[in-house]
Amino acid sequence: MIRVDNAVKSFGNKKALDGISFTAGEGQIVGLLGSNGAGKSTMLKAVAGLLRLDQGLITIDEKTASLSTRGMLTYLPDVDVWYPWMKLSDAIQYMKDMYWDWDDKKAHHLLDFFKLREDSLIQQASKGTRAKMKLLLALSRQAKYLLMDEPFTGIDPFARQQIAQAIVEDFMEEGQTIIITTHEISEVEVMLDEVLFIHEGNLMLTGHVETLKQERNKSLIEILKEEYDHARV
Ligand SMILES: Nc1ncnc2c1ncn2[C@@H]1O[C@H](COP(=O)(O)OP(=O)(O)OP(=O)(O)O)[C@@H](O)[C@H]1O
Repeated sequence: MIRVDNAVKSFGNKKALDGISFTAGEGQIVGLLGSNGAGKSTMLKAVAGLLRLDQGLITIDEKTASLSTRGMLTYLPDVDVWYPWMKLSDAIQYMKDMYWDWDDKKAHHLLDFFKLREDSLIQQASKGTRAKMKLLLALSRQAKYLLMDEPFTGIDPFARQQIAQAIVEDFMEEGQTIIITTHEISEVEVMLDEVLFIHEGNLMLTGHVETLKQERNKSLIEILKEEYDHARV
């Protein structure tokens, strides 16, 4: 279980996280949603052990999040981190060398699913294709925790929902916990169990997606718009 307790992080005068607490349990897909600059990437980096909090505690299976918990999770950043000369096959080899839980069979299944070629140069691929490559590299590990920052950016809207559905049905590991940040809420909500809506570093809303929708008789995007308008008053 991922447990975040009173996470506070400032950059200069800017409070990126202002006392956020939540848990993400086994087998759950949690959507970390909010407007630009809300603090989503900061939260994910802190869970990934890449950023030190000013206050608060994050634990992954009761171990404090730090570089030593990195092996338990896959972190998919919102930026490209590959060398310009790298082909997809080089990136795959790098991941294979780096992580003992790399699953070659799954990687081949994902190559087929995304219709990707191993000999493609990553840098020359279109934005959407690069996003699919990154998803392949993240999903081919059997890590217990998967943190994905804006994984669908650049992927066309026709494919997004299909990919979201396939992650849940075909590519998610048994008992795996996924935290995902996205602005593509309508297409991705099919995959979400829980939602965390943050605004200016504060958690405005948290809950089970289906329960919230039923209680308010609204779509997820309508609920979040309502919360956003309310927060800005
Ligand atoms: N390294 C940094 N140095 C200074 N300020 C930062 C840094 N990282 C984040 N911030 C600031 O912290 C706030 C939260 O940023 P963050 O990237 O977490 O937002 P976000 O919700 O992921 O936004 P977006 O949806 O635009 O990606 C912003 O005001 C941002 O400018």
